[in-house]
Amino acid sequence: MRVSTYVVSHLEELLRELLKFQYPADAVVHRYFKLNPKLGTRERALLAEAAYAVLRWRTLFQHFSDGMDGSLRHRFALLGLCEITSPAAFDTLLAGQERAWLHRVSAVNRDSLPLLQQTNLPQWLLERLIADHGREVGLAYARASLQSAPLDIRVNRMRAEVDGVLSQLQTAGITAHALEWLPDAIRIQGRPALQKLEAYQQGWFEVQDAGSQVLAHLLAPKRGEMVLDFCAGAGGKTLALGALMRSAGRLYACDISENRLAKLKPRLARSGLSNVTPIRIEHEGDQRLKRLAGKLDKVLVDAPCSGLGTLRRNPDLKWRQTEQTVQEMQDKQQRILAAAAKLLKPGGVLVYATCSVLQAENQAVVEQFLHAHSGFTVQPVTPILKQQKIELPVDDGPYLQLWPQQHATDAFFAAVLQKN
Ligand SMILES: C[S@@+](CC[C@H](N)C(=O)[O-])C[C@H]1O[C@@H](n2cnc3c(N)ncnc32)[C@H](O)[C@@H]1O
Repeated sequence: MRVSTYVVSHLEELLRELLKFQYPADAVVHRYFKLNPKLGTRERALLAEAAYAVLRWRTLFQHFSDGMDGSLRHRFALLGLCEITSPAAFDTLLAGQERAWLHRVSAVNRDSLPLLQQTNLPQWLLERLIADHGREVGLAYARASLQSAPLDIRVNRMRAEVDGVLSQLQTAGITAHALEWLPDAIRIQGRPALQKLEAYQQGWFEVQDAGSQVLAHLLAPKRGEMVLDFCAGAGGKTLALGALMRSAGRLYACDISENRLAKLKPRLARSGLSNVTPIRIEHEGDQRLKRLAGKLDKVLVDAPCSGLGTLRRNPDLKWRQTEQTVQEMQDKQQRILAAAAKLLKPGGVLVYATCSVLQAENQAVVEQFLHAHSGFTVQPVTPILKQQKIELPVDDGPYLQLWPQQHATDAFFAAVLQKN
């Protein structure tokens, strides 16, 4: 594949917006494509992938660009495109010195570089990762987060079976396999446009990371129960919970964001679930929740968080989050967890989950909660996973910690809390 000046200059323009880190990267890319309707499908894919490579490898690319002429954005554009193609892709485009530079930096052994250039994390985050998880695990996560994430789907058992979905995918020329350790999960090869498939439109499956699917299983909702998804967003986990309940019982989907809840609607329509009630709330202490106090069997708190466990998908987050935003998240998480706990009936179970890798948003929140709520105990996750037929190697501790380097999922944390 050859790289053209047209693509390089578009990438420079896209990076001008992305590197301001004002908005989430996916929103910036989406907007750029909307403003440039003449870009073809292949060009869009190339630009998006190269832009994400720049976000992933920013520290290293900065190091490679030191002492070179021209704008940093131009260097980044070349390095981003080279990362997803090869130096040879530029051979007709670049003149001698620049071409030699690209060949030279591409050959650098990255493992021999200082840690900040190897991991491409900001210093504060690298230090926190190592302090929280130890050097081996912290660095393994940092390295794994430089890869792109696989594409997983969850088969909606209200509408289809795993074999049926696999055969539809095969007919469409899509390579995929069932994840043997997780019921109803399929991993897709590459990034085909799944939304166009009839099977998707008929609600046979939803796109959902395997780790996110595990969290729904951890709550283990049953038919006929009263269940509430406190931070439902666009409903990824709500739909998984509803399917596990076989649409029997009641499932409330709450969120403060009207926009996100609106995205749940078409998904619900496709899903065939009839037991879901979306509730838009102003904040965690909203009056609309008061009538449910003490009535629920199960509550999921998929808390708003830094998202630092999803760096494979959202590499911009490592540059957009700071120690201060993490602190603000922690305060919010504590308030939400305390409010959600009030909804449980005696014996009820709450799962507190995040896609963060920082103890401040995970263990610290749970431990502060337990300190203030002596009527709650932590339930170990291993027996629950076993009961749910999830064969996943997890640490013996009371909490669930999923890692891309160990489980090939996003990094998720979860704690199961029971009201005595
Ligand atoms: C991690 S996302 C949820 C993702 C969703 N559960 C899913 O599986 O697709 C966190 C959600 O919390 C919502 N949120 C933020 N503050 C909240 C609050 N005080 N009460 C309820 N939801 C809140 C956000 O709008 C966001 O949708």
